[in-house]
Amino acid sequence: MTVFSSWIKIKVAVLGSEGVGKSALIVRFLTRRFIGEYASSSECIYRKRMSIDGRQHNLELYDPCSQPCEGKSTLNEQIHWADGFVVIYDISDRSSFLTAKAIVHLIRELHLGGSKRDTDSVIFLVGNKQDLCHMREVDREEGQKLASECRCQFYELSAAEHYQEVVLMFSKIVRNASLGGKAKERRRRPSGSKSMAKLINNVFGKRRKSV
Ligand SMILES: Nc1nc2c(ncn2[C@@H]2O[C@H](COP(=O)(O)OP(=O)(O)OP(=O)(O)O)[C@@H](O)[C@H]2O)c(=O)[nH]1
Repeated sequence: MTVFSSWIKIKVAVLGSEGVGKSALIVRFLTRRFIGEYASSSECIYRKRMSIDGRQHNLELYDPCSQPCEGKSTLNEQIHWADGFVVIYDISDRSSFLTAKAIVHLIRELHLGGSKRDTDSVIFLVGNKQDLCHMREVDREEGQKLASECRCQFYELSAAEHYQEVVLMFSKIVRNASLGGKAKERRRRPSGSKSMAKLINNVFGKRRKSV
């Protein structure tokens, strides 16, 4: 967390395996819309100003790119950069849950071993695509168990069907990161920054796919 005059800067990395809905959740949060297919060939950081509990926050949301791309940051770099983490899996894809589990363990490990204190790391574990519960491969209880073992907050959501819940989840992680974050030094951050204009280009620049 970095404080610039009255603005508090919060950096949140949205992590998870390919196709779990990272971009869909971010786009839902930023634009209210669910976009079936999102064109993105590079990692990027979205910025949003938010007022929470009367305090102004400059949120930076990092959306990684699953494809190989130029200047791609490593997972370790992403973890060192962020104040908070939204780790996503797809409830209809067990392998994505195993990846999320590995990511959560890595965050805990790196934050324990590094300069950040363990209490600084704010992790939200999110089972996305709740609308696909007829194809469910990961029980809600499994997600809850992993979250409580690793001291994460747990959510099951659907980027396709939920808006308020998605906004609440992102608002809560900003609030928690702002209360719990202690690291004030500038850390190396993943390359790539994206404006709302670029986001809109991506949103409208690709054919939609029905879900
Ligand atoms: N049914 C359903 N489909 C979803 C949901 N969220 C995302 N999807 C679909 O899942 C696919 C992948 O979504 P993305 O947002 O591109 O996933 P991602 O994690 O950003 O993917 P990468 O950038 O490739 O890592 C797309 O076809 C989305 O339409 C959801 O809540 N429900």
